[in-house]
Amino acid sequence: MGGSSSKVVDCILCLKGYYEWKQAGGIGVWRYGGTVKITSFHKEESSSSSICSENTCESPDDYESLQYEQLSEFLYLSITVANEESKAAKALSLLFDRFGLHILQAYLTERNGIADFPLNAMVIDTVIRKVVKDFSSLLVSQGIQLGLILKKILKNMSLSKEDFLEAISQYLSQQTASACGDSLEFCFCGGKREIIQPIGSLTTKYTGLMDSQQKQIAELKSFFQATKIQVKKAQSDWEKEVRKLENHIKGLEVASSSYHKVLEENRLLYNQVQDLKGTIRVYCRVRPFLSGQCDQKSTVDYIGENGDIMIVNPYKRVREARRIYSFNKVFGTNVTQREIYADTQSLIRSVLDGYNVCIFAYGQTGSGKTYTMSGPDLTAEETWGVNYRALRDLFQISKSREDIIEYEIVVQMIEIYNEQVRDLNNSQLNGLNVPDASSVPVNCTQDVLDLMRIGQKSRAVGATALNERSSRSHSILTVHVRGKQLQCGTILRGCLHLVDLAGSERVDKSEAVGERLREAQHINKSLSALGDVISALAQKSAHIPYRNSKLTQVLQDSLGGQAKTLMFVHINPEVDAIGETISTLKFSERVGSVDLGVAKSNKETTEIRDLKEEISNLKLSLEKKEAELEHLKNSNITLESQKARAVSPLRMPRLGFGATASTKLEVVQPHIVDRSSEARSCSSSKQRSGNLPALTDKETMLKMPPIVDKRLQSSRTLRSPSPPVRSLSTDRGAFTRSRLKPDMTEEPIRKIQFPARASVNRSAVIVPIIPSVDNNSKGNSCPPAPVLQDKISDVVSNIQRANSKKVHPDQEDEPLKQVLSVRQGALRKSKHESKVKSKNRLPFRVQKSDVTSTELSDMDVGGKAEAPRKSDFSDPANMQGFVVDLPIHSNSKLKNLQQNFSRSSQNLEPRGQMQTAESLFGWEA
Ligand SMILES: Nc1ncnc2c1ncn2[C@@H]1O[C@H](COP(=O)(O)OP(=O)(O)OP(=O)(O)O)[C@@H](O)[C@H]1O
Repeated sequence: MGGSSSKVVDCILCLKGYYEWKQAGGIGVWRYGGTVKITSFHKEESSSSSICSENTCESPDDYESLQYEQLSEFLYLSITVANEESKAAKALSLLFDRFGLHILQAYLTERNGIADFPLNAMVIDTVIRKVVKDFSSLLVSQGIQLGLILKKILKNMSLSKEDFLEAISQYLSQQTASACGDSLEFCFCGGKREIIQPIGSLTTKYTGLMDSQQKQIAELKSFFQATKIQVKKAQSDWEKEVRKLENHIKGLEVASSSYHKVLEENRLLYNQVQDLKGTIRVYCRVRPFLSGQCDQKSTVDYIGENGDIMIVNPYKRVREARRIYSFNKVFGTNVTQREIYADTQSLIRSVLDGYNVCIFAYGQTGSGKTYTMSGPDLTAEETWGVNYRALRDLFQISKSREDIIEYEIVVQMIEIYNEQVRDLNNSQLNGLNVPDASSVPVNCTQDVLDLMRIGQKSRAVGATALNERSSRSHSILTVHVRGKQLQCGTILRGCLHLVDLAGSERVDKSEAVGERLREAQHINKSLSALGDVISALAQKSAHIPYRNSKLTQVLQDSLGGQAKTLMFVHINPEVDAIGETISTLKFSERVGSVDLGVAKSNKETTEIRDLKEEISNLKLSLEKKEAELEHLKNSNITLESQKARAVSPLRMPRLGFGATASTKLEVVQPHIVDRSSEARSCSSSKQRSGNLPALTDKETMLKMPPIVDKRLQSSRTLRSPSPPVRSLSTDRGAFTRSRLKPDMTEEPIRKIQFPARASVNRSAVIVPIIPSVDNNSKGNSCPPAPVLQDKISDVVSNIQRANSKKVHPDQEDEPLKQVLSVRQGALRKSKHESKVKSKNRLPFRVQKSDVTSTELSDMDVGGKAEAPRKSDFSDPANMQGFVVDLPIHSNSKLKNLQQNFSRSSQNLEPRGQMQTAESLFGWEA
């Protein structure tokens, strides 16, 4: 270390000497007494001057390395010294600052003769690396030194390490704060260093800043508090509002539930009003576009909730293009099968309550009738149509009532194809013109489904340009329900017709030819007949043309009777179909305006049944008594007066059917009774009741031989309440029931004695058979006529009392109504008729009791009426064994006949002139 110190001192002295020499303006080589010689930095001397060691330098390179070593050593020693003593270190650093580079530069200038030392990257890098290295080691050693010093200080001051650290941290935080102030100042002055204020002013500024910030913070705090209060207030307000809303919602809920109740009530009331008015309910359904037609324009512009539908006709001018049609309900394209059926449910319940219901689908071909009635897929329950749903409900409701009512349900499926009725449930019968369709008893929905499957398969369908599976027939599914109330024995008879009409079509559009064309013509004809019926009903015409087609005959009970009727009208939204759409809607609106009259329940209590029985017994007694009285009267009439009268077909030989027309005739009370009207209690058509005079109970005193009455009774029990299928085959509607009474002022009519074997065909008109009057009748124990009449009146009033639920005034008369059954259709061109014509044609239609049902159905039911001819009665033998059926026509003379008969029937003891057949039928003229 001693050697080193002397070297350091040497070095310093050398450098000092060189400095002073230089200050004194020394030129050339400065020599120091030691080993170092330094050349002057002047240019002119640089070539000759050099630093060399006198004893060590052999070559310039050696000299250079020696110089460098010496310098390095010098620097190193200086630093080392500085390490040891701070004074020395200070001196060294000063030396380095002041002279380091200069020395280096001087050396290099001397070496290369360059005045300005090129401080290139390499040189600087070398120097800096060296310096960094040296300073690092210096810092390390200083750190060690500092540690030692601190230890000493801590020892001397007896300070704990923690206190010391705290003091240090305080100091550091102070320093940091001032540094922050600096940086803040720097920030405020936009980074311009020159604006930075001295620390004192910085502190004031900082304090001001702090103050303002604190102010801001305070403001913010107060604002926050205010906001907090506001929020709290808003919150409580909200809570209040929420509570209010809750109450309001609760109120709304109550209101909405009561609104729904009211709606439901309204619906019920509406239905009741409909029932009371007896209008046909019309629901309209719009078919959606089929796949591949989605981008087409629809003719349906708007569907209202109140049953309005607006149709736009693109072929008309804007002003006239739109028209609204109103129905009970309109279903849009996205309505499900379930929704379609929902409103129909109440009608199904009615069937089980003894009402007649008819639901039918109408619309042009391809508009979705079959879709609505049957549904597209039988296997998927959600797509089931009205038919299946109705029957399912029918069974469900009947099951739910099984403790109180025992139901029997039978189903018939027929179709009207080309004006022929076909039984769809019995294909063995060639499917043609089956007069009495098979009635199949069913116990559950599955039975019906099976039956329907058979029916669907048998149904006539064909492909047309408008519908690839077009129904070519009207299909009618009829469900007969008979319920017996277990407790009281009351019988309920209901009947449900589910009709899927064939669609109307324009043959040019459907491109029908051949068989298809013939079908289309039949379909269109029957639909136009339906249109005529509807229009006659809407206008309340006296004559309703039911007989113009089989379809209208089938629907007669539903359209004209007191049934509940619902029509689903279908429309196709395509622009192409606008013509058909409009005509369909117009027709349907008219249907909706038809009043059918109050629907009647077919209810028959045991009391009523007993009373009816009593009535019929009394009637029989009365008839006997009447015959007796007449016989007595007849005995007073002279033969001359009888001869003076023209031979009348009504004056039939008394002695049997072998006699000629000139044979003695009996006075007859021509009460021709149709008891079958009683049996068909379920539907009394408007037309019938409308055309005939209303009968009072007293007017309905009947003369009926026991055999007839018995048969009638049996037929009554056999018949279903309103089988339209049968009505078709049996020509039910063909007869107008009436009761003819002879004029009181005229002489009693002579009675024709009809054979006692006259039998009753349930479809034929009842024979006016009058029991023969002989002496034996005198011994009859029957009470006198006035007594019987009184008794009957009593019974009638009993019935009225018993029937406390008066539905319709007609109903009271119903059991007593004995009307003369007359033929409206008259004598026809049928085979059967030509046979009759070929013989001596009878003025009254004669039907054999054993006429086959096929023959009956063959009888034409339309056409014009003909008045009977006198000659028809020329051979009374023709009447033997037949049931007589009077053809009454629109002919006014026949009206007279009715009136006359009606008058005479009021008087049990005929007075005045005897009414002859000539006068009755107008043959006298
Ligand atoms: N509401 C509906 N939703 C979806 N498709 C329907 C709807 N209504 C009808 N269709 C479809 O339209 C086509 C014709 O329907 P549908 O056979 O029921 O008509 P239609 O009126 O009975 O015809 P037609 O009188 O010729 O027998 C069928 O392919 C049917 O699936």
